[in-house]
Amino acid sequence: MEYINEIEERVILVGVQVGDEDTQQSLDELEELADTAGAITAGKIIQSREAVHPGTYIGKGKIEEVRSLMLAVDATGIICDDELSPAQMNNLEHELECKVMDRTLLILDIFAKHATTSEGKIQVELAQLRYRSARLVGLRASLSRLGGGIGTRGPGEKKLETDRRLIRKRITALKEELSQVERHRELLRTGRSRGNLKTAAIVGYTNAGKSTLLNALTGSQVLSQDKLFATLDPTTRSLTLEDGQQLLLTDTVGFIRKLPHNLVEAFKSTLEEAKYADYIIHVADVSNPQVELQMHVVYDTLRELGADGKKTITVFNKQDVAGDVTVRDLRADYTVKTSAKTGEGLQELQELLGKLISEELLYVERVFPYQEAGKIQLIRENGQLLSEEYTENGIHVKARVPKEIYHKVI
Ligand SMILES: Nc1nc2c(ncn2[C@@H]2O[C@H](COP(=O)(O)OP(=O)(O)OP(=O)(O)O)[C@@H](O)[C@H]2O)c(=O)[nH]1
Ligand SMILES: [Mg+2]
Repeated sequence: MEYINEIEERVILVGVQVGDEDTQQSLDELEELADTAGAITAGKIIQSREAVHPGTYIGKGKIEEVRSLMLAVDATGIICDDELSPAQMNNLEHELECKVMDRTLLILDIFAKHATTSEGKIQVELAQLRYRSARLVGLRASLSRLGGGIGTRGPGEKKLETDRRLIRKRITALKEELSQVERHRELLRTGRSRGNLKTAAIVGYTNAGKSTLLNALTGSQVLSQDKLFATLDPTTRSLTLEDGQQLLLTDTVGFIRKLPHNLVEAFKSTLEEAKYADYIIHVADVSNPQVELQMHVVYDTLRELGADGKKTITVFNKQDVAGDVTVRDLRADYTVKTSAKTGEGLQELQELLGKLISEELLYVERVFPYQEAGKIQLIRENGQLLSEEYTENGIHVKARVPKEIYHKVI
């Protein structure tokens, strides 16, 4: 669904540099976010400070600088690179008399635009309402300034509440709806694990190529775009490896630095796909100069979700446009260089996946009496039948089986 902007929003991006953070790069990413949300970046201002100004995010002098730049480039609003406190938002709104937004509002807005399933929509609305309920005064002034645009969009272009009492009611209703969807998702998950199939979650920084990889491996058609957060709803597809083994691959929502807390809370069930997976396929975009930092963000987020410590294959993707870079990932069990676009390395990735599965299988060698041939079928369906030989006493089998069925076949 394409959203049509009624008004062109021209924004100034404002960042505060604390210590040796790379605020310039963070603002470049903020510009991409703004672009995805449909705003034009007309300028960028960074203030170096010991800490963010508690009352106004940036200091007095810098506010003046922002004001004159806005006039000079004809900007309609500002976007701050960190989540503003309710007071900071009010004060800035009061000082600058323009639309004041922050990184969180922008990300929420993009999520609102991209959510397609009912679960995604509920989660986004919940995160938006929680964010709003704490900032009603400043936001209401800010958002009514341009009568629409970024920050006012709800899932499915629903009009978002601005009344605190109604917001609270709506939040309660949404939470109830969400817990129903979560129960459903849990049922799906147990259904899958009953089928004994292993699951790998494809995780990574936003825009790393996760959906493209899923599509390339399984021939599916998940939307992939050169936009941030194209995927909000997890998709699971089955993949049959060359040796006939099957596993399930789940494409997941991407991570980003400073991922809004309210989003993580609301999207918990979606993000937890990684937690319930057996393996992690971590896609890193090595053509991005920020790839090392992005990989850190991914590992930190996985840890927060309780999804760390799993067998991990890191995929160094976009080799076709990577140039001559050496990236290493000491936390991964395996690494592989790929291009989801050209297909380079995908064969090797599949072999590694096969290896991960095999590593967990137990070796069985025995002669099955002919009346127990059914057990061989069980092996064929759940494990790897390495050889079978028909002898006088029965069928001589060498195989590898998952521990769940080991006791049934020996
Ligand atoms: N050159 C090149 N481009 C790639 C490769 N893999 C993905 N892309 C492009 O990178 C962009 C993002 O790809 P997606 O698959 O949507 O990335 P994603 O990780 O699913 O992103 P989100 O769902 O938005 O978090 C698209 O324009 C893809 O065509 C690759 O190996 N090489
Ligand atoms: Mg995607």
